[in-house]
Amino acid sequence: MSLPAVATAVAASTSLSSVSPRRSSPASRVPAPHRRSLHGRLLSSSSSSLSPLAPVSAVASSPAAAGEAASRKKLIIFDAEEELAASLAEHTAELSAKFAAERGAFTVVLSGGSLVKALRKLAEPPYLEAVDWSRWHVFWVDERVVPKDHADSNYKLASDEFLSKVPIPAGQVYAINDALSAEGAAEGYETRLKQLVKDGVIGMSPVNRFPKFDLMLMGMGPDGHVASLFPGHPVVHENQKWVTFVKDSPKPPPERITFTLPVINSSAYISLVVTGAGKAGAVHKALSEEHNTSDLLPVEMVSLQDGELTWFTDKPAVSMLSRI
Ligand SMILES: O=C(O)[C@H](O)[C@@H](O)[C@H](O)[C@H](O)COP(=O)(O)O
Repeated sequence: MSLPAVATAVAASTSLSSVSPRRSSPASRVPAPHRRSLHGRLLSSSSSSLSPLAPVSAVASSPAAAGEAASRKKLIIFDAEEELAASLAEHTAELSAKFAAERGAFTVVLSGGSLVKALRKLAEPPYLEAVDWSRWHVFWVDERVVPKDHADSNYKLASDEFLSKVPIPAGQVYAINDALSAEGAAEGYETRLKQLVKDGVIGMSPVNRFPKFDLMLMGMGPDGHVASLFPGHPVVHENQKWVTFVKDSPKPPPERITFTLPVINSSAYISLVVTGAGKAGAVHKALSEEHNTSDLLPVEMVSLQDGELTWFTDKPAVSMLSRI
């Protein structure tokens, strides 16, 4: 199926946040012809639980304006990975312009995995020229505790595939200290974040005093893990630290550092990029109406206090959802 350039957008009728046309950030530096509507099928909800099984009935807007409170969730389903990558680039560029105008800085957090390849269009025209890369500050939501030039390093992956292609000042790319143990690297990264909050580079959630990153770009594993928060692992319940570590990750390599859930949930925006049939079971569990609270996947625990979570998916990933 090929969808029109203007997205077919549907929203859960009981929890529709808005039916106004999509607004672009007034501060956007992206040339107008490139400010297209999001491709794909969009389901939007302002409630705390996204409900794709609810009746759908209205055309919904895309990202809300600055300052709009409350948690919003959206699900966009793309026909093709090219469309997903184009939409992800557009959404990210608009947020870059918004936060650069509002705060003079744009704090972006990356995961590893397939997410990084999905960012490739940001390093191409028009975004390569239009985005104000000097405002970007780049962090990792999780990192493997390996040398920075190791094939398993998330820093290396992002550098090779994305960061080396865009002019972000080197001093604004915050890798972990790869000379330290997992404990030391996690502690060191948290100390660095605290300093950057003091310096005003990273925002602070007024609600819980956790750091408030502008945008987290993350993938999800087939088991429903996000960052290096794996199902059943005790670090999923860490609620004091900003950054912690695991030494027994079920996904290799075993030693990793990871942001904790309160930090993830304090973000202003999250783009969760989830594609492929291998993720369908976890997507179904995360987006179905029934949530067994004793058995939540880490991805089900991603719940923004005051922000917008957008799922960028494809049809195989949502193939187990029955009514969308
Ligand atoms: O370092 C990591 O392993 C990641 O940060 C991890 O959380 C990843 O994002 C997911 O496993 C999804 O990866 P894929 O998109 O490649 O499946």
